[in-house]
Amino acid sequence: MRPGEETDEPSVRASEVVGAFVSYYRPYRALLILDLFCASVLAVVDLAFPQILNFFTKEFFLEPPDVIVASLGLIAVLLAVMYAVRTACQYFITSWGHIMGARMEADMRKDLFEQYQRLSFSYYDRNNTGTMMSKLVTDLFDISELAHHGPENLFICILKIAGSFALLFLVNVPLTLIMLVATVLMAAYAFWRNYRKRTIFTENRKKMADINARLQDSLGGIRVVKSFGNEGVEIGKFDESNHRFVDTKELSYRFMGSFHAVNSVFIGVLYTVTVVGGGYFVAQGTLEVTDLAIYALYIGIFVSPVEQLINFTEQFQKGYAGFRRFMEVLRVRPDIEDAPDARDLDEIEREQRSDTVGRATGEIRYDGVRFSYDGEHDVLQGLNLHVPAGSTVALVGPSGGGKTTTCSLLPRFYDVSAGSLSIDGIDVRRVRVDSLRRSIGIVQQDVYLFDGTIRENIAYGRPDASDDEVVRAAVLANIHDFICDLEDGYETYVGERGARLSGGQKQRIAIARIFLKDPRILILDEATSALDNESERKVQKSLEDLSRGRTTLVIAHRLSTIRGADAIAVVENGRVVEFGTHGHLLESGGTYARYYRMQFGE
Ligand SMILES: Nc1ncnc2c1ncn2[C@@H]1O[C@H](COP(=O)(O)OP(=O)(O)OP(=O)(O)O)[C@@H](O)[C@H]1O
Repeated sequence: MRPGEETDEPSVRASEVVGAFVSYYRPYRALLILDLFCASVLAVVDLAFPQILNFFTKEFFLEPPDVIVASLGLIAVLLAVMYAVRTACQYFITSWGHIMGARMEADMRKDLFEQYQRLSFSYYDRNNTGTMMSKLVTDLFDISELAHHGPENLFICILKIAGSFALLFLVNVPLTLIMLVATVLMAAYAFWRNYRKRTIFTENRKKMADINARLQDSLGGIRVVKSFGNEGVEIGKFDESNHRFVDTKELSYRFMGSFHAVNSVFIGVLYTVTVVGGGYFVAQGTLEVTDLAIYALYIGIFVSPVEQLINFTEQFQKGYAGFRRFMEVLRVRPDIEDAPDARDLDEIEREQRSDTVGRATGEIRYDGVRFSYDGEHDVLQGLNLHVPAGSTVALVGPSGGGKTTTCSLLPRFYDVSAGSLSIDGIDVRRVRVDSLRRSIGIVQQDVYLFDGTIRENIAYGRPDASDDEVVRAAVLANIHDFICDLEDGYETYVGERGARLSGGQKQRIAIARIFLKDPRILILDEATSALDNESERKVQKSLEDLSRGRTTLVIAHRLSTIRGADAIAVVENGRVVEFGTHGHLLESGGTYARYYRMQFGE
């Protein structure tokens, strides 16, 4: 999967996009109604002014001068009140209208983030995190503008265009019919070009996502980049994405330029028709000069919403492109979901065995398990494995044999394609995913620490843990003394991904996390293979403490670390080909014995 490429998102119909978009207004109905009310006040005031002028020029200013002067004060007050109301409405639209848009954008961002948290591993296998972040941040940016300005602009425009057309008809019918034809042509052109605009904006989004993906990839792997001295290579790759983005941006600006140019020709035509046609009708004696002046004022009022409408189509296409991409992600159904009748693991076990109070034993059984990542090639080919409750079974075997995959099926990161996988006799697919994952603790070689304090990172194992419990977990993981020696103790910042700590220290913090979580089942995935002897000894001790009394699956390449396991399973080509204790397997002289001799040179 290349950065920026997208895969398995279902396409969404236009009506669904609009329907979903409208649904985000639901919590803000009152704000929207007020916004539209203010917009209509604005439109009415703008339309009223030429009418008022019409009244003054044709009637009021023909009154005797002393009557006019005596009324000017009142007129000033009335006009001031009218414009004060307009200003208040404008203020509401600008402030609260934007606030409504921002809140809707926040709601959408929350929904998208929640969906990202729900999506299964398989989605993350196929999609780039940079692209996903781009959707969360950049794509939703224009949506806020559309959410706010969309209905209000549309409303003001329709009101103003309809109102000014009605008033134009009142002034002169033939001239207005010519205007109508010009306007219809203009609208037809705008709609015709719209589709092209949408594809250009979608392309812009994709290229932006591509840049984010590159950025994420390059900065995330900055240590590797620097260790290879490959800064130049990364800059080259980034430049490529950056140029591709600018190319599509340029295309969109060129397109917008020509689009606006054609529209300004149309507007020029409207004014020309007003002057030439109006002049003709004045000469014919069918139009008064003052009416022509009022007519020109209405054309001004009419042209501004038409321009606004054109800008709106642009805003709409940008927002639509972003919202559509957003919807496509929301429509992805996670591969792993709770079955309708799924239940809590503890709860089922309590019912099944009345003698087991709360805590179950954690026996694991793989029965003829088959699994494939891509639906074509089976990585596991009928794997059978039994791990008695409380025992430790080590998985060994050649690289790519399927050890990690075997372990990933237990917490349902993926589901088996055939066969069954059960804990204490209960198929994991009948268990609620959160309760299943609460029962399993995983320590991997590549520890992920969050950018926060040591205390926060340990407490991640159980967010409601007290400070005392965090300290107890650190003591059990043999990391407490080290933490106490630090200047800021448990409040020490670990840096991004724990960059300020050594591999062994990170590993023991991860182990403390699991002590706090206190799961009944453990998966140790080559947890010590990246450490030097001294760190390995300390971590190994912590791991032994951790696995005491818990059912444990260990993946290890260094066979020295698993000699004490209750049993060893050799996994090859997606099957368990040998199973037994260390001594038993050595005696039988099979694959394990060969590995062992290779590693220890015996
Ligand atoms: N997320 C994935 N998507 C597609 N294929 C995968 C994925 N993870 C692993 N594989 C493939 O599945 C096979 C088994 O991999 P797995 O990681 O389970 O082996 P392993 O025995 O743990 O190997 P190692 O000892 O090298 O870690 C490999 O051929 C690998 O390429």
